[in-house]
Formats: sequence, structure tokens, C-alpha cells
Amino acid sequence: MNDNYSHSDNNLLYITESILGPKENTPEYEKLLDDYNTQYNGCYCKQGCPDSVCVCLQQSHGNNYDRITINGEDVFRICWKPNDNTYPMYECTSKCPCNPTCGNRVVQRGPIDGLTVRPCENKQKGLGLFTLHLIPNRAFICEYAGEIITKSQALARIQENESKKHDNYIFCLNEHTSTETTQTFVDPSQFGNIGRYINHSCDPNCCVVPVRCDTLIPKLAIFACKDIQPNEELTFRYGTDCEFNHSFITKLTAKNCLCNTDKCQGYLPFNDF
Ligand SMILES: C[S@@+](CC[C@H](N)C(=O)[O-])C[C@H]1O[C@@H](n2cnc3c(N)ncnc32)[C@H](O)[C@@H]1O
Repeated sequence: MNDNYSHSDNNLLYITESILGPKENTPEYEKLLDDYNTQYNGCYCKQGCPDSVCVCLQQSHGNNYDRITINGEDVFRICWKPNDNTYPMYECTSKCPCNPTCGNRVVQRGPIDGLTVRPCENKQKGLGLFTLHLIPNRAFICEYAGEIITKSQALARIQENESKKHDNYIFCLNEHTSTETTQTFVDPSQFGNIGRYINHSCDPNCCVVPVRCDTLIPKLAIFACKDIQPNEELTFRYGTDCEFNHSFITKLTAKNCLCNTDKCQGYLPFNDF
């Protein structure tokens, strides 16, 4: 994966994609390990990946991305599925025979260029992630990468964060099917990538979409949900995101929201999961 970013804080370890968290002797961890090691069936495409033939795209119910060129650079944008964005997205895998430049390999290629981490104008918000270039609506930006942990590990870490008054970075993804809800917990507090600096906004310019790139555990992929101008801060909604039919619930200590938008609800989302 191509990722030229790094952390300025020496206590943090930069990872280019999510990694499995510490071992635990529980059935929950065994299931997580199993899912992490399970590769889904890839495609058989030798030339391109047309959605009429590519198994990865058929599993995704159609094309995942389209491509436009801006200033000579390819920009990949998510294709929202007509009337329903709840279908899981599968990219072509390391075992698929298609070309590594196939249009169904976007998140796995790593973050876009021109992202920068710097202190927010309101210092109480800490660091934030900004873009130096225009990012068009629907374009892929980066993964929210961290340690993939079990629910019991997430609860223990959240409690520890709260008792030590540390910021929370743990993200809980809920994916709903007609019969069950699957949860994925990602903690970038000690091992993470550039995505860990994205703050919450009540009127965000990004959204988080689960995308599977090799294994059954989805990556938390950040896409623009508006055109984002140079020097704008990138934000997503930490709480439930109904607009995209997935719910993203992060438990945080009830804390004043400093997003400074007209739609601000006053507090960071605070949910049990
Ligand atoms: C994923 S981190 C974002 C990066 C963080 N600002 C930093 O300096 O590392 C999440 C933490 O940032 C802070 N934060 C994010 N969005 C905020 C907002 N809208 N208002 C206040 N604090 C926010 C909260 O402390 C939250 O637990």
C-alpha cells in the first residue's frame, strides 16, 4: 500500500492499514481471527473488471467506483447504489488475476495525496486533518485505520480512557442485514494512520463506508460527501449516519462539540453500543 504519511508524535506507531489487536482467549477473539484470515472469493477477470462478469462487483451489486481525471490525476469516486447503499462493497483481492490498476482497487491503494495534519483553529479540538487540494464529492480520501479489537477489548479501553480522561478514538461500525447486525471495532489510539486525526462535525464533509479489500473484516473507508475546498478541515459524523444506511457509533464522554457549524447539536454523539 502506498502511504507516505507519518505521525509527529513518537509515541504513536504509524500503520498503513488496520491490523489485528492483541490476542485474547475468548470465542469472540477466535471469531475475529477467523474472519481476519478468511479471504472471500475473488474474480476470474483477465481483462478489466466489467460489472457484468466480475464476481467482486457482482457481490457488491454493481460498480463500486467511477473514475474522473482532474489536472491529469485519476480520482476514484464511490458509486452510490440506486435506492440502497446497504450492499457491502468488495474490492478485487490479492488473489484476483486482474491487473493491479483495475478500477475496483481503490481503498487498498492507500490515502490520496495532499492531506495534512495541523492544530485546529479552536485549540481545544486538538489536531485535525486538512486537505491542500480540492477533493470532489464522492472521492476516496483515506482509511480510518487502527487495531481491530473485540467488543470486550473496546469496552475495557473505553473505560480506561474515561478514567484517565484520555480522548477516545475507538470507532464501532454496525452493519445491518435483514437477520443480524455485525460489529467491527477499530482503535487508532496507539497504532493508526492519517485518518485518526479526522474530527467530528454535525455538518460533515466526509462519510465512512465499510469496504472489504481481501478479508471479511471491512476497512473503514472515508469518502467526501461534498466538494471539499483547499485548506478545509475534513470531518465525519461520529454518531449514527442514517443518510448512508449504516450506523457508525462511537462512544465518547459527553463533551461539548466544537464543530462551529449552523447545524451543531452542542455535544459529540454519545451512544451505547
Ligand atoms: C479521532 S480523534 C480526532 C483527532 C484529535 N482531535 C486529535 O488531536 O488527535 C477524536 C477526538 O477528537 C476530539 N474531537 C473530535 N471532534 C470534535 C469536536 N467536534 N468537538 C470537540 N472535540 C472533538 C475529541 O476529543 C475526540 O475524542
